[in-house]
Amino acid sequence: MMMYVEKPRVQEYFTFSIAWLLSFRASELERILSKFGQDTRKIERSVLIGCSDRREAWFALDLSLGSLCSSDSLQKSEMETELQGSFIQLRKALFQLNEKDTSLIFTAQALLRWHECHQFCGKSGQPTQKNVAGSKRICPSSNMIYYPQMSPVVITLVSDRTRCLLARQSSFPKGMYSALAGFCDVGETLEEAVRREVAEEVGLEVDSLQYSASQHWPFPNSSLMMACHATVGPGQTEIHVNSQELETAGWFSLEEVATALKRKGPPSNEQDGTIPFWLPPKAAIAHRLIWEWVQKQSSSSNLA
Ligand SMILES: NC(=O)c1ccc[n+]([C@@H]2O[C@H](COP(=O)([O-])OP(=O)(O)OC[C@H]3O[C@@H](n4cnc5c(N)ncnc54)[C@H](O)[C@@H]3O)[C@@H](O)[C@H]2O)c1
Ligand SMILES: [Mg+2]
Repeated sequence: MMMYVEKPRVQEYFTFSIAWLLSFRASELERILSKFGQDTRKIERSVLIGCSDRREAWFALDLSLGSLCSSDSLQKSEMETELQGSFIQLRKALFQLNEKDTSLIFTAQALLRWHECHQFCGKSGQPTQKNVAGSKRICPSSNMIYYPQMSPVVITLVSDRTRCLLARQSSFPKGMYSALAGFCDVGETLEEAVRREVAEEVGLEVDSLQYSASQHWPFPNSSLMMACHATVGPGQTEIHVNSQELETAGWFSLEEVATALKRKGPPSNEQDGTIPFWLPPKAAIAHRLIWEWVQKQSSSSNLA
């Protein structure tokens, strides 16, 4: 993916599951597209993702390097040389990016993916057209207007007041644990979704819950993550892991979680080949929930 702008012109550049954050002026971008045999009119497919402090608009454009990365690694390395950068998996890049760049990349990934999947009108079956900013698509035939969608998702850190509950899905990187997450059903409130997801995934009944913060998350599609802390009642801590949703879940002490929070990214294997458990990067709202819990527990244990 990549981007261009109105005035002055600046671009950012990405690929799909691979991110490469660079800025270019439009003329430079045209030169690069031509050099790599791509149609320069592609620039019109770019989407507005933000602007700089100097009020330069930033657009993202999909370079469609997905196929290039698998079938033409030579061209990929040539492009890396040309642009003096390197490709990195977007999820891996989360360990290196600052907050501002993460937000730009998340917006770009979500918007570009949405446009790619909404090329046709669901009513008329005719092609839809993107507006210049990329904030909507219009069907000239039915006059339907389509706006980028986000799915509401709840993410909950459950505590029994001394320990917190962390879980992993089989798709997570080895050793990584996170808070419980789940898509909201149509018609549900945030509170209902939290209670249902916690009951469905680990068989626990939420006693009380408190909203913390929200985050836009572009994987696998655009979601609005709403993060909450929840507690379970005393003696209501027996976990029944739903093996269709989770690989495992368990209660972790303050000491264990505080130690894991200090690990920056996937740790290396222990001598016996096991991986110490680790937590999502700062860019993920799960990290914030866990950090908040550690702060709260630490201050209450200091007071005791
Ligand atoms: N940012 C973070 O810190 C963080 C942490 C954990 C999970 N997440 C995200 O939360 C999201 C939800 O977590 P989950 O996978 O446990 O959800 P989940 O427990 O609801 O289970 C996923 C399943 O829900 C179904 N589903 C229902 N509505 C859906 C929709 N709108 N889009 C996609 N699938 C839908 C699908 O069958 C899917 O396989 C994931 O996208 C994940 O990437 C983010
Ligand atoms: Mg889930």
